[in-house]
Amino acid sequence: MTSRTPLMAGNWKMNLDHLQATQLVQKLDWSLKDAEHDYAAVEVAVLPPFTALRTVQTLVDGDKLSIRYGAQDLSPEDEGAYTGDVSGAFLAKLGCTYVAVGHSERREGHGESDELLNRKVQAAYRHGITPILCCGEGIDVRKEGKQVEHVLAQIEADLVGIPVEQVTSIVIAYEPIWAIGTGEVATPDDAQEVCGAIRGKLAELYDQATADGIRILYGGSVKSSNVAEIMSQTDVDGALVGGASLKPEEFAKICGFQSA
Ligand SMILES: O=C[C@H](O)COP(=O)(O)O
Repeated sequence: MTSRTPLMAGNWKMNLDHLQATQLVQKLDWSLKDAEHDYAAVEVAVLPPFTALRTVQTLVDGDKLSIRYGAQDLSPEDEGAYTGDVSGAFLAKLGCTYVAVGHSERREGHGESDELLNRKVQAAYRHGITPILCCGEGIDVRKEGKQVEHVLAQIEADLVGIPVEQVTSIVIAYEPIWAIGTGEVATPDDAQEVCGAIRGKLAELYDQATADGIRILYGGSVKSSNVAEIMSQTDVDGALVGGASLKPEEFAKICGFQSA
C-alpha cells in the first residue's frame, strides 16, 4: 500500500486577529519543538483567517518554521469585480500551501453548492494551492443511515472535470456535521466507514493507485485524548481540527499522536 504522510491541519475558523495569530504560531512552534516533532513523519498546517495570513507568512518565513499554512476559503474567480472575495492568486502570493473548500460552515451557512465548490477546487489548482475538500453529513442523514451515499455524492460532484494529475495532491476531509464543535466525536468505526468509502469512490473515479495516495482526514471534536484511536483506522490519514487547534499545547499533542 502507498504510504501517506499524515496531515494535522488546524482550522482556526473566525478566531484570532493577526496579533493573536502570531502568538499562537510561536507557541505552537515551541510546543512542537519541546515534543521533538518530526515534520517529515507528520505534516502540520494552520488555516488562519484571511486577515492573519500575512503575519503568519512573515513569521514562518522569517523564523524558517516547518509549520505550513493556508486559507479557509477562496473565490472561484481570479480577479475583478467580486466584492469581498479573495482570489487564489493572492493566496498563492502569500505562500499558502492549502485552502479549505466546502467546509460545512460554508456549504450550510453560505449556501455553497457542489457546482460552486467544483469551481473553487479548480481555482485552487489554477494557482498551485492544494485544496482540502471538506464533506460530511448532517444528523438527519446519519439517522437515516445514508451517510456514505451522501458524502460520495458530494465528492463526485465536487471533483467533476478534475484530472488525475491534479487530484493526486488533493486532501479530503470527512467531517460529520453532528460531530463539529459538539464534543461528540464519531467512533473510529464511523470514521473508517466513510473514509474507506471515499477512497473506494476515488478509485472508481480515477484508479486504485491514485486513490491509495490521497490523504483523507477526519474532523469533528478531535482532541489529544481521542486522536490516537481515530488515527489507527486504515483510511484515516490525519485530522482537521477546529477548537483544539486554538490551544497550542493541545494541538501539538494532537500532532504528535504517533510519538506519544
Ligand atoms: O474544521 C474543523 C472542524 O469543523 C472540526 O471542528 P471541531 O474540532 O471544533 O469540532
